[in-house]
Amino acid sequence: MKRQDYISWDDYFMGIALLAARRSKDPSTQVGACIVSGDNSDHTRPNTILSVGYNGLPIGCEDDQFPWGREGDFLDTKYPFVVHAELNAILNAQGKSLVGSKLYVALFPCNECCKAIIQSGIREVIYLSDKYAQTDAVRASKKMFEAAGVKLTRLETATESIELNFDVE
Ligand SMILES: O=c1[nH]c(=O)n([C@H]2C[C@H](O)[C@@H](COP(=O)(O)O)O2)cc1CO
Ligand SMILES: [Zn+2]
Repeated sequence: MKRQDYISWDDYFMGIALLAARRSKDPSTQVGACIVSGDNSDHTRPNTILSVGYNGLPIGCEDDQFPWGREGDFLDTKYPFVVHAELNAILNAQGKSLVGSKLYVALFPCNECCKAIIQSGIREVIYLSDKYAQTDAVRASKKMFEAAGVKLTRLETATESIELNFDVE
């Protein structure tokens, strides 16, 4: 009989997004995103990972030479410099078509990422947390996603954590 406690596709792709987030140097919020090829409901095509990203500085910008704080003068904070996880995942695809794909991300996308998501042809966003729902950024984001017909799905899963063991015999 086959194993029963294997993880679902949704948990697998969200797990990849969460693992990518562990690469982030941001001391307060680590976000990861995983873009997956579109609908395989007819089971004729595999689900494949098209791209992965996390919130971090652009290439060549050294993590130790830029600020990671949240407060103070704009230029003394991380905000002007950090590439959001979702945008990084889109850019890491290096121009590969993302039309019809899905994006797994722990945190609901901001309005800037939303625009890039819509324009790249991603058709569904699957997220875990919407902790910034009351912000104007997320309100604007939802307005655009709705207008563009991008499906928004909060991941319902019984999984609380997935452990990875490197101590393989
Ligand atoms: O959608 C997002 N994606 C994303 O990668 N981020 C990143 C940018 C920052 O590095 C961090 C947010 O920092 P903070 O929660 O301290 O304001 O998360 C933030 C958002 C906000 O919605
Ligand atoms: Zn964003």
